[in-house]
Amino acid sequence: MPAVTYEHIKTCKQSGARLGIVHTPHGSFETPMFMPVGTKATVKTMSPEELKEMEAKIILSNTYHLWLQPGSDIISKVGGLHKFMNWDGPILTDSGGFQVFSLSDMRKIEEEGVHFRHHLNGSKLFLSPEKATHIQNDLGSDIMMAFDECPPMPSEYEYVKKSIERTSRWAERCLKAHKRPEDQALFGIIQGGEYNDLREQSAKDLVSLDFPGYAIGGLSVGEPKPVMYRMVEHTAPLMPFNKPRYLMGVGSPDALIECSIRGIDMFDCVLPTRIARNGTCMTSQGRVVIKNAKYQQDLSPLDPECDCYTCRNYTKAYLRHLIKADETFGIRLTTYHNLYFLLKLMENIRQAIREDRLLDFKDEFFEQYGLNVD
Ligand SMILES: CNc1nc2c(CC[C@H]3O[C@@H](OC)[C@H](O)[C@@H]3O)c3nc(N)[nH]c(=O)c3cc2[nH]1
Ligand SMILES: [Zn+2]
Repeated sequence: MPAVTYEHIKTCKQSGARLGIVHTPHGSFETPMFMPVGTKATVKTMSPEELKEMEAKIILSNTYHLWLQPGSDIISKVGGLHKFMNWDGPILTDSGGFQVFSLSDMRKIEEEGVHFRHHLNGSKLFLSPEKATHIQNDLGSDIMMAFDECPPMPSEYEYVKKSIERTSRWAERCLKAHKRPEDQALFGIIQGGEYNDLREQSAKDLVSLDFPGYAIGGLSVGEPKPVMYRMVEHTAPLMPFNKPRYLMGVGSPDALIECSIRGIDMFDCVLPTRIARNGTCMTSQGRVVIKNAKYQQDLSPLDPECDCYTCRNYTKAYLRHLIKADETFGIRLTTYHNLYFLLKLMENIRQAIREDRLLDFKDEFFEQYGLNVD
């Protein structure tokens, strides 16, 4: 029995989106689901209790960052990431592939792996499929990601072709290096840029390796949304129906709806936590930039339609004050609300699938949220 399994519940008759349940050693969660990002073993400023309170089910952490600091050996010695961060629900760790290509320059990609410099102190580092897999074994995450190359968008066809062929070889090496497949599920990552035939090749290679779940990588890296949607639309049907489908790095409310419609089950994105830190909030009336002077004496809640802790207890005027005064409590309140907003959006998407009306829900949401959907 694989460590992680997907249970299909139903397909929305109106949109083709699917409702499911992902079962992991640390609990199950309904899909489509948003996963708050806790790159360095914390979802910034949130406690595990607050994440549970807002009904977050699974969170992300990151191999690259935890390997560098505090070191995956330290985390392994204290009993793994769940104990270390006091989170007893499912954890997904990314493989570090993305960070190597996005955070550090001076890198050299070879068949064996990637040589690069520490993004802070410049020291020489090397990550291979085996190393990235063993780090995640040390962390003890429920879902581990294969070590991959995420090429920039756009990239030349020939470059992407060579890259996906190497990423497929790396994926096989990760499977061979994986120490505990009965406890931790290793997901393959489908690449291929914006080229349909390379997406098909990558999917075919990885599906033949029989991973317990799959991600679509190489997207949400600056390409226009219509390109992202087109690639998801082309790639999702290539992924096994009875295994989880995870779209990496997505996303904004509109993208979560659009890609749920296109058959995606799992999403992660730093957006809600990142924009919260400068006081930008996602609300049912669209984006609210709380520092705006017009909120100086506004005693209404951040979002009148939201019943989260922030919206039930504080005013826009107070939030604006805290953010402008650089008070930590301010970004805690905006972070709490943004995560709650996306988690509630996913529950509304799941409910719309149950009622076979996700396309109607999409129209209603865009109508109310406004077109500044980013
Ligand atoms: C934002 N757009 C985006 N994120 C992406 C990530 C996760 C970033 C990881 O890095 C951190 O977020 C920036 C989090 O820890 C996250 O898990 C990806 N990871 C891998 N391994 N391969 C990809 O092709 C990939 C593509 C992405 N596109
Ligand atoms: Zn709220």
